[in-house]
Parts: sequence; C-alpha cells; structure tokens
Amino acid sequence: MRLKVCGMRDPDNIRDLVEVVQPDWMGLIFYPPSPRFVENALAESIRNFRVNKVGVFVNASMEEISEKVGLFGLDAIQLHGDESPEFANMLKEKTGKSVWKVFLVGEEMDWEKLLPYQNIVDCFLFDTFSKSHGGSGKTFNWELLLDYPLPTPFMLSGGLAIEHADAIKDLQAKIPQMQGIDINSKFETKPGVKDISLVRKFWDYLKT
Ligand SMILES: O=C(O)c1ccccc1NCC(=O)[C@H](O)[C@H](O)COP(=O)(O)O
Repeated sequence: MRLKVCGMRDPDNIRDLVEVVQPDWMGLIFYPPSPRFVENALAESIRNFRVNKVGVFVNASMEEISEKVGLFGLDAIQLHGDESPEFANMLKEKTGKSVWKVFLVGEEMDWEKLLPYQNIVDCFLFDTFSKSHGGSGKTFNWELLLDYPLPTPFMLSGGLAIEHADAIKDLQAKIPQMQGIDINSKFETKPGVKDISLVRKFWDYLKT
C-alpha cells in the first residue's frame, strides 16, 4: 500500500511530514480556486524536499503544467479535470513524467470512459464527484470499485479518514490494482496544513 498526502503547501508542515511519515508522494495543488492552491513564490522552499511531488491540475494548459514541472521539480502530473487522452499523451511525451488521470465517481461508474487512457497513463485516481473538483471530504460508494476491469493501477481518494482504515485494508485485499490511497482534508488543521501525528497514526496502522 502506498500513501499520497495531498494539498501540502506550508514548508514547515512539509518538513514534518517528510521526516515523520515519509509518504510515497506529496500532492501540490495548482488549481487557483482551491483553498490549497500553491503560489509560485513557494517553489524555492518546496522543490528540494526529498519526497516525490505530484502536481494536481484542473484543465490547465500544456505550458502552465510544463512550467510548474520545472519550477517545483514535479515527479508526476495528476489531471483532475476533463483532460482528453490526447492531451495526457502529449503531456507525457513533452515532460517525460508519470501522468495520473482522475475520474470523479458519482452514483454509478462507466468503466468504458477509462479505456482511451489505459495505455497512456501510469495510474488512475478515483475521487468523489464534486463541483469543486476535489477536496470535498466526501467518500463515494467503494463497492463500485469491485467491478474495476483494467490492469492499470489506481489510487483511492475522496474523504478518506482515520475511521476508514479497516475498510481500506479490506478493499485492498480484494482489489490488487489498488496501489494506494490519497488523503487530504480529513487530516487537516486548516486548508493546506496537515495534522502530522494523525497522519502518522493512520499510516502506521495501515502499512502493517
Ligand atoms: O483538494 C483540493 O482543494 C482540490 C481542489 C481541486 C482539485 C483537486 C483537489 N484535490 C486533489 C486531491 O487529490 C485530493 O486529495 C482529493 O480530491 C481528495 O480530497 P478529500 O476529499 O479532501 O480527501
């Protein structure tokens, strides 16, 4: 099981996260309406942390994403909007980075929508449908994932909280393509700042 802690931006909080939890990835949100938006002014203080950095984008341009990859030293790009398979492919060729495509899950899931992306992206991420695109703090019906038909690995996201630890373990035991989890607002003291001891408690329990 792998861990991505999303919505980080405070350098002291990132330092604590990296030292205490050592997550597999840290997510930086480059979507201006988000309360977790990361300004370019923070690039110098963030880029040298020794943790894999995933940039989260919602319908951003190729130029904007390429600029952030360079400025922040991103290792992966998470496409959290309506980006096409062609766009994902061009981005992968241009940046050489790992590309993740997000699907927002509502009452039902149409797995056919994923097919055009499956030979392009490195990973899918399933988050709860919301008008704000992400960071809703709400879970979706995980039973839908039992029908996931592809070999491509995916991350589970959307409102994950400490009380879900056992259910997450059960789900992963049933679905080998589930490579990890993405946590965010349920571990915050305020938008963009995580409660590191809570993250540690959760992760210490889950990774065993
Ligand atoms: O977190 C945000 O503010 C956000 C806004 C717009 C697009 C994506 C966003 N977050 C990306 C993530 O990967 C979150 O971790 C994911 O949406 C789950 O968040 P939460 O429901 O708070 O656990």
